[in-house]
Amino acid sequence: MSVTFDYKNAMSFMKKTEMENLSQFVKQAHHQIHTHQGPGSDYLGWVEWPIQYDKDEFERLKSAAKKIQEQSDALIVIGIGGSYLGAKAAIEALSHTFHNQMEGTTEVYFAGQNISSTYIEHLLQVLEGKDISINVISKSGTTTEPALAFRIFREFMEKKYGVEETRNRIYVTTDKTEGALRNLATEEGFETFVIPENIGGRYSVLTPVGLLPIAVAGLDIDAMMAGAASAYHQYNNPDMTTNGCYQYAAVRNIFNNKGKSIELLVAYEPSLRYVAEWWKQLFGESEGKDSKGLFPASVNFTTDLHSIGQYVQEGRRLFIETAIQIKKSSVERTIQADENNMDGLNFLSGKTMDEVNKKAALGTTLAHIDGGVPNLLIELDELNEYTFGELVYFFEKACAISATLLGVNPFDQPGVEAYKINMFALLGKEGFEEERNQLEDRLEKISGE
Ligand SMILES: O=P(O)(O)OC[C@H]1O[C@](O)(CO)[C@@H](O)[C@@H]1O
Repeated sequence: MSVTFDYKNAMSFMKKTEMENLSQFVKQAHHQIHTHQGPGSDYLGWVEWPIQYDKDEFERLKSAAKKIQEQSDALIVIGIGGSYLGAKAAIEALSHTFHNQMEGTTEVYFAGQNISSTYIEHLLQVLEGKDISINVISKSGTTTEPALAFRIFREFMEKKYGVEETRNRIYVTTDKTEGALRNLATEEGFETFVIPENIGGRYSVLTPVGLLPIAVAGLDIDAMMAGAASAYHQYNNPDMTTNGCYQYAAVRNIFNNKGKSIELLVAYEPSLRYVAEWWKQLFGESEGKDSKGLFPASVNFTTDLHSIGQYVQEGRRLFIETAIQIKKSSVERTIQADENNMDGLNFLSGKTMDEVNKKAALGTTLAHIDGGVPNLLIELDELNEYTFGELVYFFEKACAISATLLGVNPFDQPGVEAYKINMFALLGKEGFEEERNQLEDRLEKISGE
């Protein structure tokens, strides 16, 4: 087991019996998920995915990644939400911190995750003179942000390469049969990869959605799938006393019921920043509905100990804290003695930076417990493709169990439509006339007040 869960630092804030009382509900949730029942049961394809994924497509995907590496200096990954965050999380966590600046790598850039003209313009400037390929990813095929970015990049590429060669450089990841992007890909003859219909966006990182960009970045996707498969077997166990994934789900539920409103995901490695962003979408879209759910937030320590750390220590007691720790750092750096010791740091000489980081983490945990923040710990032996795959599956399953305990549908996200409807109405999209009139009346009233 290379990913473990430990909640001993939360025990002073809860009772053992609270866990015991939840075990039967956790068993029910397990059964529901493994028999593909319950709310949102059409989206449970991720459960067996690590042991049932399409191996032929997986091999074709690896060939496409190789082709992209050969044909291009840079890959532009166009997508948003679940069609973006998983790949971004993996590449940031597992590649060189300055991947795009390193010799001999295929650079990977992301677009379509915002509507900023400045971002797109600056990206186009960076790409000037480089050979590029595109992987456009959208399950629905109609999401505004990536569709807009795709338009811009297609035009840019057609000017640069002509229509024929552009076709050879566009890779589409979308639904198997439906949607605007599927239709376009069929018409244009783009190479395509499938987002399984029974896997929702935020559960899709281990499908071609995440795997193609991750493979282009030079990472070992075989090891990643092997890690996820190992997690599938480890956590296919309804007994909460031996299932760390389910313990995590249960502890979250206990603190949610006690009135905590925020879960802070804490990492001491900057490379985990986008793992936290991916995790926020996973839990935020799965649980944040019917006026329920812990708000998923994240901090990067020790950086943020010098900013938001004050609030965590002494502000309103809203939080539980879940730290992700990597036991063995991928790089060791020993601190040297300094003859003059002007900074007074010679007491650290001979220690590694990672030892200091770990003591900072321990000191923080103890301080936060004293400050009334229950602390949970997820530990990885090392950070590599295998453990990343395990961690993804750990969180996916914990989230499904946690949302089921909460009594919400873990796999829909109806609330995301609200901003889209307003945006379309304000932009005058056909079919949104009534909403537009209502919004204009409302805006007039506000400005008249
Ligand atoms: O892959 P798509 O269909 O473009 O969706 C992207 C993201 O947008 C959402 O549907 C929300 O609008 C997310 O759930 C999803 O991950």
